[in-house]
Amino acid sequence: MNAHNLILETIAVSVEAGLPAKRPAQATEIPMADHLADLAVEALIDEADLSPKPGLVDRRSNGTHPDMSLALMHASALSLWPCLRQMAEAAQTFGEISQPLRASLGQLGREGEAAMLATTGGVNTHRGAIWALGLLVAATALDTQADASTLAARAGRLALLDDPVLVPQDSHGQQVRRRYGAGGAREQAQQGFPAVIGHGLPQLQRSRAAGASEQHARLDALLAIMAVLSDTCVLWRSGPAGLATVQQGALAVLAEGGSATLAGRRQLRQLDQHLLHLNASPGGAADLLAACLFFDKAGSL
Ligand SMILES: CC(C)(COP(=O)(O)OP(=O)(O)OC[C@H]1O[C@@H](n2cnc3c(N)ncnc32)[C@H](O)[C@@H]1O)[C@@H](O)C(=O)NCCC(=O)NCCS
Ligand SMILES: Nc1ncnc2c1ncn2[C@@H]1O[C@H](COP(=O)(O)OP(=O)(O)OP(=O)(O)O)[C@@H](O)[C@H]1O
Repeated sequence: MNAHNLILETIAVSVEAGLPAKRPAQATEIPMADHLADLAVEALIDEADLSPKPGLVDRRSNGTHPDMSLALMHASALSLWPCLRQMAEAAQTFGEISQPLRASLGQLGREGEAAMLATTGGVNTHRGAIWALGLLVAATALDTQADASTLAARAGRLALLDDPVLVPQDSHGQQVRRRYGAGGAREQAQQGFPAVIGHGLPQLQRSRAAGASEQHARLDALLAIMAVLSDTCVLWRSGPAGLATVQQGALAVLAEGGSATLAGRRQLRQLDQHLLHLNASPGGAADLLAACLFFDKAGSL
């Protein structure tokens, strides 16, 4: 039995015995870096499992991604655990936002991408997620008591530092930035994840408070992010018209009361059909939902 199962079992036994479900002593024995990597991987798996997500890989289908499957997303998420733990450890070692920490994260991020590609046979399942969650895991390891917006701002300061050995790549994001002047994953991080802090997390909390189920609250958080994000995945595949469809479609679901209402679900089905037709996938928003779920889980550290 691993440490996590032991903790869960101990909590379950306390609850059954009518005792307060206090965290047992073993909880403190899990190194913080391991725990943060656990939370980040759990956030990635929760994001992949969440259904029905428009255009994305989920429990129903592979959406607009013929080269992916839910099993591949799970395998990819699990392959990132060592990289995420090392990112947290690097932050603990350097102890502050600094150029050496940024350089170390860049190196670990590239190794994480290589591990992902080796696991998926070359499919880009989580490039944006490694970036966002890597920065957030490192920011959290520097001070686990900080609130979400402080953590996001700290991650933003890390993202603003130059990676000394970054080889400029002509990525889809770069090409879209040149063509449309859109900010992508780098800018979102540098600004302190405004789509998550200003939209995803507040929507998650609002929908829960309104009585939505956890799945509906998470879908609403994804939609709130989609409604404001300049997602370079969408722009790459379907241009500004596709991005407008994504943003307006997401807003339309929320305007009907979100995914927990019948009218909202109708809009969501329509949006999914439009995205399949356009071959557009909100992959950047999916990464940021994982970031949102990481904040939510790390909030109880
Ligand atoms: C900054 C990154 C994401 C590269 O960005 P770029 O836009 O050039 O790449 P690419 O087109 O491959 O897109 C990356 C992914 O980001 C996601 N994304 C797209 N748009 C957005 C957005 N507006 N906001 C957030 N994420 C987005 C998507 O999943 C997309 O696939 C990053 O991969 C990188 O620089 N890696 C180098 C290694 C490194 O420094 N790692 C640090 C780890 S903390
Ligand atoms: N559930 C999900 N389904 C699909 N993509 C996701 C999901 N979760 C996150 N993503 C993100 O979407 C990105 C993949 O999108 P996409 O396949 O459009 O990127 P690409 O490899 O740059 O380009 P393309 O496939 O358009 O040629 C990944 O970086 C990943 O982080």
